[in-house]
Amino acid sequence: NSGNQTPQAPVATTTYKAQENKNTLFQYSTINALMKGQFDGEMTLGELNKHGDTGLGTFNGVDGELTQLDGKFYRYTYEGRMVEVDKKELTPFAVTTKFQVTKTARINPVKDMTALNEQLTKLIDHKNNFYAFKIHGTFKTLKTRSEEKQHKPYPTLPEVLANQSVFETENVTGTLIGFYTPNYAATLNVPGFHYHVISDDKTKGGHVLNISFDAATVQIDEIANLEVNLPQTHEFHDADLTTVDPEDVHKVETDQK
Ligand SMILES: C[C@@H](O)[C@](C)(O)C(=O)O
Ligand SMILES: [Zn+2]
Repeated sequence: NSGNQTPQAPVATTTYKAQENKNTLFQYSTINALMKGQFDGEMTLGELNKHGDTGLGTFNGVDGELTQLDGKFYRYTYEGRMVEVDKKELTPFAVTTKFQVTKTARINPVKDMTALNEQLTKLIDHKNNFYAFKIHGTFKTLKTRSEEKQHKPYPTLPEVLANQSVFETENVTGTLIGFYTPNYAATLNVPGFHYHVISDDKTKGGHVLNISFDAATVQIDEIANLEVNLPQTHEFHDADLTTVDPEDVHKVETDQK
């Protein structure tokens, strides 16, 4: 070494652990915007379908409950009918993912939604990640809701759901689709668990208020990526999305007997 060489710059040795979990939860708009009455979105179901094959949400005007299963979209109507929906329809709020099973588990008999949430919580490895769930089974009891199409000037979501229609059925074989959102993301999506359901014969479903079933197998999809597509409507641009109380979200999402 002639002694006049500049010392080698240290080579970065940190090895960044590659992001192994590529699963992404895609949502259009936010739960706070929906709560405030932002009921007209610009995203078609066809566009949404590019981001996922399994999901839930609603349609413009909050015209019934949206369930997406195997890349097809269904509306559970205010009157309690399940109809497949054309992919040209628009949504003001929807959540979807390309469902990837990261874990399956047997869960014990469930007497109500609280018990289901408790069992699924035990299966959540990382409470700050998002999760999607699929449970195919026969639901001993099933309580769901839907709501009527609204017209401008739109009310708030709680005002719409004060007149929701509620359906109670028994021995329904179908697929429960659920999402878990950490509480820190409560302004974006429904904190905790949010389930929609569709029967195999595509006649029953909707937003799940309560459920019971014997032992079942749950497919779990742990999700470490979130993509939020924000509506570019002037109503969204002008909305004040900071004044929604997560407790009010919880009230409209659960069974207020
Ligand atoms: C239409 C609503 O009931 C929705 C999006 O399903 C929900 O907030 O649960
Ligand atoms: Zn819902």
